[in-house]
Parts: sequence; structure tokens; C-alpha cells
Amino acid sequence: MHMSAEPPSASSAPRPELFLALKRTESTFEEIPVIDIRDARSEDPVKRRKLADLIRDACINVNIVGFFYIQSHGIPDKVIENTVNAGKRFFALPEETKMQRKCLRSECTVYEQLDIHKTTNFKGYTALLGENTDAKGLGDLHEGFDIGWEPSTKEEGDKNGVASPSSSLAREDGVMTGENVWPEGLPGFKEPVLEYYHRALEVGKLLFPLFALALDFPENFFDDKTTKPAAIMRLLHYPPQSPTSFEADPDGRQIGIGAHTDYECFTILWQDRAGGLQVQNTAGKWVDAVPIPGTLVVNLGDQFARWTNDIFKSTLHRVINRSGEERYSIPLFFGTNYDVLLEPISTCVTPGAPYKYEVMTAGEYVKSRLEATYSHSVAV
Ligand SMILES: O=C(O)CCC(=O)C(=O)O
Ligand SMILES: [Fe+2]
Repeated sequence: MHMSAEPPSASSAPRPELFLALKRTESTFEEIPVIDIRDARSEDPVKRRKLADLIRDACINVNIVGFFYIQSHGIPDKVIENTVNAGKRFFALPEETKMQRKCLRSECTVYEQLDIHKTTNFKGYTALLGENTDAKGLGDLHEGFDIGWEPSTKEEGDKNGVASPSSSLAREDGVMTGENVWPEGLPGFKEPVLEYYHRALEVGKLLFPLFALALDFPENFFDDKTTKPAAIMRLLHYPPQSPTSFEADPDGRQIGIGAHTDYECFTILWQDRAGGLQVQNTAGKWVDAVPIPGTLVVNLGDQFARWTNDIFKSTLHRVINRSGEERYSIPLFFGTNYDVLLEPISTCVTPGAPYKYEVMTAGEYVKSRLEATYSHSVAV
């Protein structure tokens, strides 16, 4: 994996062959802005304001709204690399090892489920076609492994990496409460995954005040709503789609991940160099979010759309892996605490723009979307 802190350049460097192999759609990546977020950590409010203005432009004033790359995010290359390698090792395991593990208590002979369909809180493994993100689709061509918040393995309370019922690994998260499930027989998996998780969480915490400023709210607007931020992270693996799969499926009903919006406030995504992520612009055209080494992609999700009555719109996106290579990515969906009510912010509702959505808690909303996503397939 090549990572670089250099600003991307559209014209100077020759394109790696992989990029040429991609069938480009309408637009070029210059239209998706790259924002350097180093000033998010600045003490200077003027600098933070300037940065928030760039984010505001990316979220409101462009033809690809709510999608941008961030640079200077602060997550070391090594942390990313270790997590991606851990994910590769997991996905290479036999299917049955990814689906279940032996109960870890010595007296126990049963198997515990890792299959996401069988856990109560949508954590664990999703097999190929186990998810159908676009209701019009026929199942997604990716497999995934999902975790939610738990302390990093460096923190106290997680000495042996085993979640006992009395442990504090799970928080009281209302309808989404429940512990993570981890595969057995895969040493060196959990630690790097949780390390990246906590680093990405820090990036999310940096972004919330900037989003607040971008909306002309006080910088601390989201502080009391994100004390226990709901953050699901996924390791994703997309096998390459063969050319014949396109002939057999001309309407694109079975692709890497069907067209969808994300369910939380915003998503922080690492993607490898295979490419295939596309975002729909305001004219309805699909635009490639070309991988830019050293950056993460950020996109708006439904919870922000609900807070802001669509001033911040969640952006439709999908993945089609035409690279001929395996593709790996790691989204982290950053939401408010699960018990926070998603209700309109008063300044976003006017007689001419009445509120569009039903008010519910963040947890109820995320759970209802996850139920729909996984309902097309049944546990095996
Ligand atoms: O893999 C990607 O690039 C995007 C994943 C995604 O959109 C999602 O998991 O919601
Ligand atoms: Fe997504």
C-alpha cells in the first residue's frame, strides 16, 4: 500500500495502470474537493472557521454535495496497513470460521454466532450477498465484518480480549445495545482493528465541531449529543466483478454495494487503490470517487439530513469493483448517541420548508435501516 501526505495532483504524476483499467464515468475527481483538516486542531478560531467554510461549500454549494476527501487526518499509515492486513486475513478464513466460533467458556460446547443475522445488535460477519443495500438490488457483492464501540485493547477492562457477560465492553445503547463478536483462532486481529477504530473515532470528534460551524451553529452544538457516539465500523471485501457479470446483469442489480445513503451523521471511509466507489451528483450522474493515497473520504448521512431538514443532504453512493483485483475498504459511520432524538433544528424549518421526516431516536432510525438492509437474506 502506498500512502502519501502529498497533495494529490490531477496532471503531474502518471496514473497507475489500475486507474486506467477503471471505466470512468462522467466526471473527474477534481469535482470532489480535497480538504486539509490540520487546522481542525488549531487554537485559532479564525482558522477553524475558514476550514468550516470549506466544509460548508463541500456540503452545500457544489454539484456533488456532501462528499469530500480529507487530508492530514492524523491516522498513521502503519495503523491503516495493520488493520487492512488483519481484514485480509479474516476474509481469507473458511466460511464456517467466519460464521461462528466455539463458545469461549470452558464448560461450553455450543457455537456462538458471528453471523450478523444472528446477533441481536447487527455486529459480526456478513457473507457475500448477505446484505442488500439498495432495495431494488439482488444482494451486494461484498462481505463484511462489523463492530461497534468497545474500549481499545490497551485500555483496562479488556485484559484477555474476551467479552464476558459482566464485562463493560458494551455500553447501554438502547435498541442497539450489545457486545462485539470476534472470530476465534485469529491472533493479532482484534488489536489493530480496535486501534484503527479509536483513531478514526478521534477524526470524527474533530469533524463534528466543524460541521456545526459549517451550519452556523455554535461549535459545541453536537458535544452533548455525542458523548457516547454511535460508531459502527466495517471491514469490507469486494471480490472483482467479472466482465460476464455485467452482461448477465445489465441493470446493475448485483454490484459491490447497491446505491444507498448512509444512516448516521457522516461516514469516514478508507479505501484501497482498486477504485469503484461512485457518488451521484445533483444532476443524477455517477461520479468516480477515485482513490487518493493519504486521504480518507467523508460523506454526509441521513442523521444530518434529519437534523437539518435536508440543508445537509445525505449523498447517494455505490461501489462497482471493475478493477479485476480484490477491493478492501473500511467505513466508520459516525452518529450521535443512540438515545438522541433526531428532530429538526428550528432554524432549518420554515413555513416554506416544513419538516420532512418522522421524529425518532438515532438508535431506532439506525436499527430500522439495518433491519431493512439484512431482511432480504436469512441466516444459514
Ligand atoms: O466500500 C466503499 O467504498 C463504500 C462502502 C459504503 O458505502 C458503506 O458501507 O456504506
Ligand atoms: Fe455507504
